[in-house]
Parts: sequence; structure tokens; C-alpha cells
Amino acid sequence: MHKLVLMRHGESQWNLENRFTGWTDVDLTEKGREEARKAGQLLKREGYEFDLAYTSVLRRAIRTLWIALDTMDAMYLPVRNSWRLNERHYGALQGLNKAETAAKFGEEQVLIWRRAYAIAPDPVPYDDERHPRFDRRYHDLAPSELPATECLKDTVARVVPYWQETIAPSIKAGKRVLIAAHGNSLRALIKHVDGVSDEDIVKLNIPTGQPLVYEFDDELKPIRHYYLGDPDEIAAALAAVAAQGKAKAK
Ligand SMILES: O=C(O)[C@@H](CO)OP(=O)(O)O
Repeated sequence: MHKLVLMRHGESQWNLENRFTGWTDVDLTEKGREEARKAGQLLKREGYEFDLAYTSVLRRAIRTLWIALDTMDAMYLPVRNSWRLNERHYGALQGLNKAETAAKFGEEQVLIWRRAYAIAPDPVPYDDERHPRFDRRYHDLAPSELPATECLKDTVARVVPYWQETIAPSIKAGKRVLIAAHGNSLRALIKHVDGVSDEDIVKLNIPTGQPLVYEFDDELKPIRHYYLGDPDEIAAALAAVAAQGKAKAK
């Protein structure tokens, strides 16, 4: 049996401000750092040890991983960063407040932008300075790989090859793996691993900073999954994520 731990980053500055974030490289808030510390303490208390960690190239996930590893006394672990674990690119919505956007375009439209499986928001314009082609960290990518917007289906299409070619083989080889990533890149991974339908993935949300354990058989078929943290806390955090697209939310 193999165990894999998934962790969404702690609260970021734009989670706090309720803005569409995507590939914008915002940092953790103090609360987000505390969430990462608590996740590390929980993993340590429950006896989790890892051989390898994967994360994105965005600082909110990287710092969450660093803080959790530091708390677990495991800063020596090899860490692999990949843009393929980045948050879903939110296109021209990046930077906009979700509640204000819901007040302007309607909650239904915001729910479509946030959770429709195959509908992407408008792209960031090609000459906009926020376009990823201006960012050094993506210079190795072919222009065809570089998104200017994504729906979850697009995110699945770039997360799954990384899972199949890199992460899954390391788990099969016996490595105990921790992944620190983002709400939608983890939803993309879970959709693939658990075979969640296009309809059901709409309702799946992931709370910040809560370790989610997946157990697999030797063929990497999922057996079960569970959050390690307090169930009431997790239920409240999940409801809060779902409510971010309401017009009256902060
Ligand atoms: O803004 C984002 O990039 C994501 C994660 O914070 O938000 P949402 O849950 O709305 O997809």
C-alpha cells in the first residue's frame, strides 16, 4: 500500500482579499504561514515521513512546503518544482475581486468561470505584462504550452502527464511523496486519480493548508482518502471556499 499526501497552500494575500489569483505569484499571509506550520505539526504528530516533495513554481505553494518541511524537521528532502502543478491560469479575471465580479456579472456567471469544467475566462492579452511569456520562470516552455487562460479541463491536460510520467512512478518505486500545490491543480489531480466525472468535479473544493491523505494499492488504484485535520474545521473551510463567489462575500 502507498500513501500520498496532498496539501493546498495556506491562505494567500489574494485569498484574503478574495481575488482571482491563478498564476499571479502572491505570497502567504501570516495566517497562511500558521496554517502551513499546523499542517507540518499534524503530519509530524501522526508519524508521517516523506522521501520526496513536489510543488509548483509559485511562492504560496513553495513557502507552504518549506514551512511544513521545516516544522517536520525535514528540510533536507529533495523538492521538485514544476509549472505543471501551478494553479489553474485564471486569464483576464486574475486580480479581480470575486464578490465584486459576482455583483457585476451575477453569481451564476462567476460559478461558471470558477467551476465549469470546460469553459475558460477570456485570456490575458498577448501583450499584457501579466502574460506568462514575460516571466523568466517560464522561458523554457514552448509557446504552445504557455497558457493565457485555462478551464479545469486544460489544467487536467497539463497536470496528468506530470502525474503519469514523474510523480506516479516515484510513488510506485516506493517513495513517500508530499505534494504542495493549489486548489485547482489538486482538483485536476484528484479528478484524474479518483475518476471524478466532469459534473461532480464542479462541487469539489479543497481547503487551504489541510493535509489530504490518499491510499493506493500497488497498482496505484485509490483505496480511500481522508483529511488528517479536525472534521468541523475542514467542513467550515470547504463552505468558505464555495462561498467566495457570492456577491456578498468579502
Ligand atoms: O483564485 C484562484 O486562483 C483560485 C484558488 O484560490 O480560486 P477558485 O477557488 O475561485 O478557483
